[in-house]
Amino acid sequence: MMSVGVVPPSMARSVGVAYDVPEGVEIRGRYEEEFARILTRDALQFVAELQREFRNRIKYAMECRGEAQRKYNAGMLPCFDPATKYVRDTDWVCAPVPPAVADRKVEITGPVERKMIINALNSGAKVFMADFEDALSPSWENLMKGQVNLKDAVDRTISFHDRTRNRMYKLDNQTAKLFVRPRGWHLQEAHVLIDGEPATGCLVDFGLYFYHNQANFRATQGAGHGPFFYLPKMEHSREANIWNCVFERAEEVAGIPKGSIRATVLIETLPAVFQMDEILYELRDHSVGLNCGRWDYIFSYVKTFQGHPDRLLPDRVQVGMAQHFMRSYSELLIRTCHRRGVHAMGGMAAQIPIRDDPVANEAAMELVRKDKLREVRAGHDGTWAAHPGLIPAIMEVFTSNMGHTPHQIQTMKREDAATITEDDLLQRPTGVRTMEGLRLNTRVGIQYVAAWLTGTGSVPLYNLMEDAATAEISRVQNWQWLKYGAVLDGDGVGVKVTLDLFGRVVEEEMARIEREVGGEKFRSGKYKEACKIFTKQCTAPTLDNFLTLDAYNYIVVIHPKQYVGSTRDVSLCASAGLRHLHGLLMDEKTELLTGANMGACSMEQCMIFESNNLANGSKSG
Ligand SMILES: CC(=O)SCCNC(=O)CCNC(=O)[C@H](O)C(C)(C)COP(=O)(O)OP(=O)(O)OC[C@H]1O[C@@H](n2cnc3c(N)ncnc32)[C@H](O)[C@@H]1OP(=O)(O)O
Ligand SMILES: O=CC(=O)O
Ligand SMILES: [Mg+2]
Repeated sequence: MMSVGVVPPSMARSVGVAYDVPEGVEIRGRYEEEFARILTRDALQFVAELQREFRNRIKYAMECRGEAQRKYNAGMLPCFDPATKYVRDTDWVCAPVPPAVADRKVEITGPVERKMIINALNSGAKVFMADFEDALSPSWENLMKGQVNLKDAVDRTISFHDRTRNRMYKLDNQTAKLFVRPRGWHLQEAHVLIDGEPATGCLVDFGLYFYHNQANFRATQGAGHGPFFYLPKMEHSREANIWNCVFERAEEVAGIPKGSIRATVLIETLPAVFQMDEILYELRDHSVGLNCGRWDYIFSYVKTFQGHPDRLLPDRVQVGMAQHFMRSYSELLIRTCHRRGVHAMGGMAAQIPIRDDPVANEAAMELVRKDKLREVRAGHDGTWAAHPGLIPAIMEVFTSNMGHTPHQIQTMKREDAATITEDDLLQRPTGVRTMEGLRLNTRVGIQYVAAWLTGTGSVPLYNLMEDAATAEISRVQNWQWLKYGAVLDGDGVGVKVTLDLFGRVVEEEMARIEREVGGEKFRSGKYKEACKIFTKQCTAPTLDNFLTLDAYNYIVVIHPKQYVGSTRDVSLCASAGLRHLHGLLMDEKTELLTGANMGACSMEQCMIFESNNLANGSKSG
């Protein structure tokens, strides 16, 4: 096992029941023996060292995001950076692809939930991306159980007993290669304080997983390489540079060769498409490619252009990969990756199997096949599947078009895509905006947030996979249409989106949700809270950066529950809380903060409210 800077036992402080923590680290999440196997002193020391070394650079990178957004709001368009033209124009390649992950034709994704991890690893996919991000609601329980599950998976001791079906789940001999996706840079981990501040969520996810699994992983799965990661939601190569430095530091601490860790970066923000070469260049020793994170990309298009009323999106269902700006993005990504010697991964088709309707199921499968055929013909080396039931069809499309070659890096250079311009990447999507689009966004957004608040980060809704990225599209599209009074086609009659109209739509869609899920589930679920959160964000005067930043405030559960703070703590608490208590959420927030399940308003919750409000860039500060 890896060992880090030695902390004398006398300096250790036990917080709460029994976590044994190094100096400057506090664990405010519930104690559980199996979590303590993960939250060991040395592992926490490793995370704390990463946090201390990189926190200022992360803060700076987040400020730069804000600065760039202010420029876009003032009318500027994202573009290729003249200062890094030499990176784009010169010939260089990334480190060779590790043989263990040369073939990535189908990658299944899913949250770090125990049964799903086993199913995904056994699914027949080449890779399983275990998700702490879009597919996971990052509650303390989910995160810590996820770390326990991943450790058991890498150790190959993972099993699961489904009592209701009396079915035992275990790993097959042949399993998919494991990639792990930590959270994005913007999310903090409220339950882990380092030097009095919430830790950066992705450093907790990465640090704990790497610390416990790197040696075993490299020996058993990576043939000397690994662990493997997916890196989400970056907007600029300076963020890739931070990841590269994190990897180098981790390799140094573990005493493993530089370049052992490998990562695929999701290109899923509009600014990042202009930085693909630069991102690969920063990570050239650690890269295994880029991936088209199409759902967050669409969300980012709206976010980036939040100040541009001339760029309203058509209905969500119409913004597919056939839109010129989406096709240009995927083709330029393929060209960039292959030029630099790494995989160009395709994205997620949102369709999932429809069990009770064979005709609808076949139609959904046909859409998936079409999407995958476009990807493989364009030159992608592999793609994502949301559900094990899709893997045979997707594998068939890829193998029948690629033969048994592991990838198309050398054979599909896509030099023709070198002519793709800024205009291509920014071309306005075409299509219509409809009342049904507004209704569907609202119905889906509310149900997704309701699931997220109760611990589920990916859900089937209306026969599609919904996760944080797809829900974001629903939210920002409603916001954009409301902000600029978009005119919708309502049965041939133009209807302007106003607060009044939206209020009616929310009411009617809530009634529909209640009918669909049934009264009992509706009352016992978190639909009303979700409705308030979603509605507040859709109607906010300025766009919140992320749906999950505000919603995270509702899933933080601090232990021990009662915090006895100083007068200063109490006044900070009060000011942060008060700033948050406004408009629609007033009653709800009070209730949630004082409710039996949440414990009293703690200092840490207030700090998280405060910092998430700042990170959302709208309300306080
Ligand atoms: C935009 C992006 O970031 S995409 C990446 C992030 N999103 C995801 O990863 C979504 C992953 N997919 C899922 O979470 C699920 O497939 C859902 C929520 C969409 C659908 O879930 P369900 O309706 O519960 O699926 P369903 O009931 O058909 O599941 C059947 C079986 O397949 C399993 N299964 C379904 N999806 C997955 C998956 N992605 N990985 C592993 N197993 C899965 C279920 O556990 C279940 O197993 P069982 O028969 O042993 O009990
Ligand atoms: O993470 C993937 C996406 O599409 O978003
Ligand atoms: Mg995403």
